[in-house]
Amino acid sequence: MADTATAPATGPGHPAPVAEATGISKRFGATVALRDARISIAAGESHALVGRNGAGKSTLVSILTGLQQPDTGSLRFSGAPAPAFGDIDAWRSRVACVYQRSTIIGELTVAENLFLNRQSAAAVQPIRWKQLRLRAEELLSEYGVAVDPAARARDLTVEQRQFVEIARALSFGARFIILDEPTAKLDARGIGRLFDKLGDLQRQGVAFLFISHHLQEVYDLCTTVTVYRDAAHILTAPVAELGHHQLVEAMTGESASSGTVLVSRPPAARTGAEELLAIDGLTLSGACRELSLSVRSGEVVGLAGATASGNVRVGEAVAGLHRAEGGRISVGGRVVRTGSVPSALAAGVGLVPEERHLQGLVNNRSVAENATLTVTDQLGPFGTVLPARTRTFARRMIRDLDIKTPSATTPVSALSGGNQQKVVVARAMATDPHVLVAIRPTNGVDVKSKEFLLGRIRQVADDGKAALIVSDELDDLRVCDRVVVMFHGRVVAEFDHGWKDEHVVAAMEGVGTTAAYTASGTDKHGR
Ligand SMILES: Nc1ncnc2c1ncn2[C@@H]1O[C@H](COP(=O)(O)OP(=O)(O)OP(=O)(O)O)[C@@H](O)[C@H]1O
Repeated sequence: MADTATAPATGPGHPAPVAEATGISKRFGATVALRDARISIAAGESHALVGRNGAGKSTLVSILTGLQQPDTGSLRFSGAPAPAFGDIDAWRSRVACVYQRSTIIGELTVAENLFLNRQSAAAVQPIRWKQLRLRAEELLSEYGVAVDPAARARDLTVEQRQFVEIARALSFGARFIILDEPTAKLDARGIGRLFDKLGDLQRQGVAFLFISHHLQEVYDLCTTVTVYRDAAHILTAPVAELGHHQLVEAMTGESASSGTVLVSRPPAARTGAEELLAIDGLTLSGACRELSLSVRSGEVVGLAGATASGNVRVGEAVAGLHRAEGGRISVGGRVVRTGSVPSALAAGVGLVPEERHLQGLVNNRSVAENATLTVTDQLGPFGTVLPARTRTFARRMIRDLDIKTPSATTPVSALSGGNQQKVVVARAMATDPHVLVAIRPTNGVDVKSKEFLLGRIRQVADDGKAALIVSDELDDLRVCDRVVVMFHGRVVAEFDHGWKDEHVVAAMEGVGTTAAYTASGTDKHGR
């Protein structure tokens, strides 16, 4: 495929790229994370970097931000060589990265976060808090960020935190910002506002490197795209010249099949099937009121909703993470004690949690140990765990879920983000659950692996069990037999197979009511 945008002209009228990396190689032990890779981001450009899980994107980000040194290669910012490794202030004035995981400190105020480590001009001078707050106010209003500088950062929404991080980056003088999967935790409205802000900043000359597994976002936001595959640069091209199929082809190295492969079959008649999950009149403080939902054997049900809908809390409650104020949850006819994880586990609930970093993985343990944490009773007699059995079990999962790892004994922290997510899914499936609750299961997972992972969740139901996918991602919802939509703690719509994207999106946004939709996803007038 033609590499049409690799060498932007420089010289009068063509400023040097804000960032340019050439010949970058990086190894971690036997793993080659980057091989002679390159990227060039023009001033004021919105440039996407895409690739499958483990392609080397995060490694490049850590090199571009001065967190890691490449083994080979050179890096320039606006034509000048990169600062010395470790000169944090110099790096900060050239480039900043907004990660999916916030670097904002929850216990501090917004103002304190903005001026962290630079509160006073000289170390001996006392910090002038009032002045700090005023400067913060100025800074936030300069970048149009409507956040109270005195607010505790932990009280901010994900979106507000990202805006504070962007303002902080710009205040260091950086005119190049890397956004590493910034939309992963935002709902549709949040993404819209983030994109508006990025558009404003771009018009002011700020350049972006945007990393996302949502290819539509690449088309919506970026003008140029670079594809990495297996640690190497594959192409750089104007987004407008690259169709969706060509892009996926470049990422996977395989010729793309037509359309999405995430097809859901028309559901078989399930009315007679056993009810495996029954939620009756569930009330969860601050999340839902008298909510009822039923999932039968053989069914995958989607529980959709925007951030404030309460859908995630409902999913977590099924797995025993929240005590209910009222109502009942039963699994396979057995009442689960709400707020008790052991009770949910014993009833046969498997959970893919939303936050893999907090709830999902033990970082310094191996892939094998993490994948088998929930099934240690199957790995040896009398509570012992036989390492050989653990490894065999894990190897099967690595193969089944296509987890890219050098071996089963590799620490899970050495895996790329998307591959860590697969370990979390593997772990939930290891118990052979009666009801699998998967919260945004494909978060951070590349297009190809997404199909695969959702296929595996579908398989759980096809094997006679049930799955509840809690998500606002349309691709996740497409594999479901039914989609139930929540808005502000209540079920507002239900859609059977064959729903239209715009109907589900409208219901998630709170447009339309229960009465407006029938089970077929059309309104009561058949539209
Ligand atoms: N600290 C590390 N130690 C060992 N291996 C590592 C380390 N960091 C990254 N790797 C390996 O380098 C390769 C590239 O990983 P990287 O995180 O850059 O991929 P990625 O493209 O960002 O993937 P994802 O889309 O899943 O986030 C992977 O095989 C990964 O396992």
